[in-house]
Amino acid sequence: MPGAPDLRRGGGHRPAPLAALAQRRHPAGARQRAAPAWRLRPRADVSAVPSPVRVALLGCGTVGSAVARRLQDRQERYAELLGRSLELVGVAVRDRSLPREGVDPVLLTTDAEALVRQADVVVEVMGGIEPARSLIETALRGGAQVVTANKQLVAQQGEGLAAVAAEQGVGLDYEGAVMAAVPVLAVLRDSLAGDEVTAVRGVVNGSTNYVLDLVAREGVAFGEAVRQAGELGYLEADPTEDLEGLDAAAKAVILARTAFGAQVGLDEVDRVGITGLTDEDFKRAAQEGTVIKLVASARRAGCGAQVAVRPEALPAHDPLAAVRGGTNIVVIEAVSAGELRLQGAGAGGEETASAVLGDIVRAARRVR
Ligand SMILES: NC(=O)C1=CN([C@@H]2O[C@H](COP(=O)(O)OP(=O)(O)OC[C@H]3O[C@@H](n4cnc5c(N)ncnc54)[C@H](OP(=O)(O)O)[C@@H]3O)[C@@H](O)[C@H]2O)C=CC1
Ligand SMILES: N[C@@H](CC=O)C(=O)O
Repeated sequence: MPGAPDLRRGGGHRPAPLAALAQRRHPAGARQRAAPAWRLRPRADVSAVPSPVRVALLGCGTVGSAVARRLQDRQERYAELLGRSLELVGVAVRDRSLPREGVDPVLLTTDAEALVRQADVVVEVMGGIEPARSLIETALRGGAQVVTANKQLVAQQGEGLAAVAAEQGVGLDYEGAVMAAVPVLAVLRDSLAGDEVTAVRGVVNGSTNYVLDLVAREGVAFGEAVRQAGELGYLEADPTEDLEGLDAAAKAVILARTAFGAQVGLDEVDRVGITGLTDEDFKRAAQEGTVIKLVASARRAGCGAQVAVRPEALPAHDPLAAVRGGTNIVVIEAVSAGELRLQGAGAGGEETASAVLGDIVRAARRVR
C-alpha cells in the first residue's frame, strides 16, 4: 500500500532477542576471536531497557485526532510517568487523503486489522458497532490492552468483550464513553467500590444539553442549535443517536452496570428523546420557572436496575437545572457517602481525549 506506515516500525524498537543479537554479531562463517577481557564482564542486560509501549489508534476524527496530537506532544510527560515511552505506531482511518492537522500523515493507514496486530494498546475511537467490535476482539485475543470511547458498543457488546478480556488477562477500559472528561466510571468503580450506590441521575449528553440551552435561553431555532452542536464536535456520526436519547441511554446502561453491577440491556431503557419537544413546551417551562433537560436516571432494583432517559422540566433548585452548554452532571447516591455530584465537559474532542489518554496510561502500566 503506497505511503502506508511501516507497521513493523514499533516492533523494530523492541530489543531483539539475545540469540538474534548473537547471530547478527557473529554471522555464520565469520571467524571467532577470543573475547577481550572487557567483554567477559556481564554484558548490560538489553532486556532491562524498557521497550516503548506501542499504541494503535483506530479513528482520527473529533476524538482520535485530539488523542493523536496529545500522544505526540506529551511524549516526554508520559515517558516520565511510565518509565517507558508511548509510541503511536499507526492511525486507522477510512480516507487517508483527508487533512489531519497535527497528525503525521505517515502514520495513517486504512488497514486497521494489520495495525491492531502490531500494538500493545489498541485505542478504538472510530464509533459504530462493526468493524469496531471485531477489531477490539482481535486485539484482546492477541493479548493487547484495549481502550474505547464507544458507548454504543460498550452498552450493546461490552459484556461479551469484557469476558474475552478477562479470559485473556488484559484490560478493556472505556472512561471516555460516559460523560467525556468527567471521570465518573473511575469514581463508581474504584472510589465507591466499598460503598453501595443506590441511584445515579444526571445530564449525560452534551449535544442535547447544548441544544436545549440555546433554544431556551437564547431563542435559537432547534435546527440551528443542532447545527452548532455539530460544529463543536459534540454530535455523534448519526445525530439521531443524540436527539432520540440513544446516546444517553447507552451511557445510562454503562452507569447502571458500573454502579450496581446490574444486568441491564439497552432495550430495557425507558427512552424518550428531545425531537418531540415543541415551542409550546419551552414556553410553558419558561412561564413556570422550570428548565427542560434530558435526564438520564438509573436506580438499583434487585439484581437489575430501572433505567430511563427522558426530557423533564426541572425546577431551578434542581442541581441538574443549572448545567449549561456541553456540560454534563451526575448526582450519585450511595449508602455511606450520601450524595455526590460530578460535573464537567461532557463532549468534545480535547475533553474526551483527557479520559481516553487516562485509560491509555492505565493500560500501558499493564503492558509487560
Ligand atoms: N465527539 C465526542 O464528543 C465524543 C465521542 N465519543 C465517541 O468516540 C467515538 C468517535 O467519535 P468522534 O471522534 O466524534 O467520531 P468522528 O466521526 O469524528 O471520527 C470517526 C473516525 O473514525 C474513522 N473511521 C470510522 N469508521 C472507520 C472504519 N471502518 N475504518 C477505519 N476508520 C474508520 C473515521 O475515518 P475518516 O476520518 O477517514 O472518515 C474518523 O477518523 C464514538 O464512539 C463516539 O461515540 C465519546 C465521547 C465524546
Ligand atoms: N454525542 C455525545 C458526545 C459525547 O459522548 C454527546 O453529545 O454527549
